[in-house]
Amino acid sequence: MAEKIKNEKLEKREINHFLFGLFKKYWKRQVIAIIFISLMALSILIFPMLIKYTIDTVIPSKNINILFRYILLMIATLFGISLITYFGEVIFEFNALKAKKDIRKEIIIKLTRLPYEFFMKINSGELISKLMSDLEMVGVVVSQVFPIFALSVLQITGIIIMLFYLNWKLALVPIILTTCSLLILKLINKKAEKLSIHEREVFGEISNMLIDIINNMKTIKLMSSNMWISNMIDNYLDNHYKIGKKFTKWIKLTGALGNSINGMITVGVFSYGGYLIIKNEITLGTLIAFWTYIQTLMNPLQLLMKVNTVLRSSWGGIKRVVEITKYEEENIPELKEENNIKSIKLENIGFSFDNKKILDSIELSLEKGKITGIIGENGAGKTTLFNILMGLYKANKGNIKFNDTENANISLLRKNIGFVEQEPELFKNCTIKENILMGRKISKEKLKEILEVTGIKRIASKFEKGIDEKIKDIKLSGGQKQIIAIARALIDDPQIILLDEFTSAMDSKNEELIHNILIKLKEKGKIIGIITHKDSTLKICDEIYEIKKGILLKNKSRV
Ligand SMILES: Nc1ncnc2c1ncn2[C@@H]1O[C@H](COP(=O)(O)OP(=O)(O)OP(=O)(O)O)[C@@H](O)[C@H]1O
Repeated sequence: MAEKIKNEKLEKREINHFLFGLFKKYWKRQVIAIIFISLMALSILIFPMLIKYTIDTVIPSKNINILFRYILLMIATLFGISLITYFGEVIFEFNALKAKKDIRKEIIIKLTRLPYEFFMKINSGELISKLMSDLEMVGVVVSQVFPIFALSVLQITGIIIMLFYLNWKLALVPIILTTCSLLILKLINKKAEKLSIHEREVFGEISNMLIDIINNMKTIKLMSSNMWISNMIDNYLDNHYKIGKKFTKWIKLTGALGNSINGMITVGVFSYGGYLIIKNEITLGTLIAFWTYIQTLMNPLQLLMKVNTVLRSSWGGIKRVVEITKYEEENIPELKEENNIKSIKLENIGFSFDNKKILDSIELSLEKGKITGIIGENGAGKTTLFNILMGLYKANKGNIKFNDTENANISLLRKNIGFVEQEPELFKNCTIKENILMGRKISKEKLKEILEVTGIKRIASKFEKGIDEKIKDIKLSGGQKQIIAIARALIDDPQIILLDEFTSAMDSKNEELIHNILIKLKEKGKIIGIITHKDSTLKICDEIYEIKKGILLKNKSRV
């Protein structure tokens, strides 16, 4: 229990630190906003004093001219307050838009710097909900919580000073009532905060399900599984609905509490204020000014409650964004060029997923001018082995070596390895060409050569804009996507090429074309590793290894 409270406190401190960091980051903009906030806070203090002066001095003087001048002054004050409020709010909103844009960019870039294992622990649905809705929450906090909190605190302080200035005894009435209500509010918040975190988690699960449903639409239709889906989603939605109802009950309590404080304070002030007038301790002007201040006080108090609601309901989202910002980035060492890689060796490599041993004591040497095939049943650990080779997974033990001696670091591995995965993902908003280059600059001749050799030229000729066609505007088959991924892997002319079931979706003509490319690359002295289940692909391998029960053994029978 003590540990849990300690963790919660630590978490709260981290989130506050993150939010304060955002405030500090935009300090110049915030200073301008604070100037406007101060003006807004000050401006509302003038009006009740004008009322007091009108009632106590101007009206009893029975001079129409002075009264008229005071009315004009009050109208001008109201107009000034509206103008300052307008500019203040525009500045807050501009600050928030800028902050939201920057946070989105920062988080997206941060994601690309996280270790690959992070993405293994999380699934895309959760990540999408993280990126989109949670960042929106952070934006809301920047746009509403910071400025409203600062404005409310300033206004409340100013009003309390004025209340004490008018009559200290009468000032105690609203202060005691408000303090009691705030204590009750604190208890309500605790409950609402917990429910908010739970609601976000369930919402994430629903997003994941929706993605699964859309991805599996074909299977759902063919298996007539609509009812199964409907029942399954019903459970999640029911749960979300129940949490939503509970959350609403608690959060709406804060609003109801706000209204009842308002009523209680009005009754208290007029009863005690009336008594003080009867006793000749204050004037009618003072009571009206006092009451106007109290009315003005309601505004920042209700705003503070709104801030509280916003903060509570966005707490879960902000917490998840903070988790991403806290996640340790991948350590990418400086790249030492290595131009003549003759071999890449795995020595005594062991790897586990959540304490489940996947690979053990792996010894493997991929060599220059050789195609090495890796086979093994589904789930044997073939892709895991390649992920270790590419520095995407960190082995629990053992070494990866270049040329027998050099210890290979991540930079060296990634610079020299071209990889093609089983089901390559393409950037749908980018063109075929952009998907191949992925930001690299190469000569026109080199690009032309790759397009011709891999057969992409033939594929692209069927589209109106050729390789400048966006992926989302065309329908590519699985095999065509694999060919684009092969071109992408070869574009940097890597010394090592790893392919994970790269021909699984290809027709025999394309498969033969790619086999021939690989044979040519091998003859040029490239190091090639292939994961495959296909006999036709195994035929081009010089050596074949098999993973069985986590151990890698040479398979002599299939070469
Ligand atoms: N993110 C993960 N978390 C936990 N376990 C995982 C994860 N990814 C893979 N595994 C487990 O690791 C084992 C090896 O998986 P891997 O993908 O390397 O197998 P594979 O030999 O490539 O299989 P296939 O031929 O089906 O592609 C499997 O038992 C799998 O369940």
